[in-house]
Amino acid sequence: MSLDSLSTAQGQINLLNTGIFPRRALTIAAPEDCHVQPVTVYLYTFNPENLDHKIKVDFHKRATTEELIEKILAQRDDFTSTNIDDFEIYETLGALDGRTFKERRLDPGEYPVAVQTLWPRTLSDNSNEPTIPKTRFVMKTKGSRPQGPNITFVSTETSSTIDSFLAKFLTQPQDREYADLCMLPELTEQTLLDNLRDRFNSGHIYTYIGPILVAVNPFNFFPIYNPKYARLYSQSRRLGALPPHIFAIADITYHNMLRIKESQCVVISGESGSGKTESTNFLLHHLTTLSQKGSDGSSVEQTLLSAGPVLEAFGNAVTVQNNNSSRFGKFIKVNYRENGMVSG
Ligand SMILES: Nc1ncnc2c1ncn2[C@@H]1O[C@H](COP(=O)(O)OP(=O)(O)OP(=O)(O)O)[C@@H](O)[C@H]1O
Repeated sequence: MSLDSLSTAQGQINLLNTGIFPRRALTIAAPEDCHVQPVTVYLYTFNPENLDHKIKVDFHKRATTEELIEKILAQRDDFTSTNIDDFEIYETLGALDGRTFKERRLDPGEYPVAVQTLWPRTLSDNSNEPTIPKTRFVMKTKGSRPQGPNITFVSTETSSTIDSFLAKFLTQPQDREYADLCMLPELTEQTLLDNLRDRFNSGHIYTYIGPILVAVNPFNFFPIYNPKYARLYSQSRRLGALPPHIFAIADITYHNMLRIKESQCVVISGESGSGKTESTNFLLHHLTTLSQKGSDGSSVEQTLLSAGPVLEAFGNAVTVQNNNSSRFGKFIKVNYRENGMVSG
């Protein structure tokens, strides 16, 4: 099995198209119940001993925080006269000292299931014992302050650029902007460009056209390639389940290859300076992350990632369009073993 990436320097506009063309299946369609996951929410404060304040619900991946509050209120008799606007849900993180907690208020439009997939897994020495997660959701009445001696709460709402960027990334507006251009109610060149511009202005550089990914070069660093995103996308098996991203293309290509046991091909094209080389690097990075599956990675994978800069040293030059312009086309072939590890 192999995965080919073909890079060509063609195109009229400053966009980059990355398409996946699996031979038998476009996507791995997951059954509907795969989109539902258990979500545990503690009421008012985290208290694992008070089982009455621990609520477990089966919740859809694309359902929002607001809907989670609504579901919890509907489940409890003691909340019959309350309003969903009176409550908010926090993502609460335990710190190493066991007493200090950080908390971040979930945006009403945020997807709690997507948020909890980013939490580190808690391992128990004794598999019979239920594990208590260090990160959890707590639902509180608006304006209430955390209680309890020796416990400090620190708001992380503005403290982490990466987390707030991720929160914004996961809650891309679906009414004004279309993450997939195929969903545009009216498809003309103007509506297409307007949609891409609006998305770009809100910081969303990637957009789908069905199974094709369009990337608009931001010429600016966006913190959307860190391990949190890699983890998030490596758990999604369907294109479109998460906002458009180059990692989604890598992920679906890799899993299609493993599933149907046939070579896959990714074609990356665009005009000079549109971001083909950068996208190829992100794609290879995510592919190697997927094949490493938690190990340190074989030397083959390290060699693969290090080959780019060496080739660029020989074959790149400064041009009017691009300070680091590839003066050659690229054909990269990655061979995999049956178990999904890179073999060469
Ligand atoms: N996703 C991205 N995020 C941030 N900056 C980017 C991204 N993609 C590209 N860039 C910026 O754009 C510059 C040009 O990108 P790149 O070299 O990948 O273009 P290219 O399409 O390969 O060009 P050429 O065909 O001339 O080789 C990069 O040096 C980088 O600064």
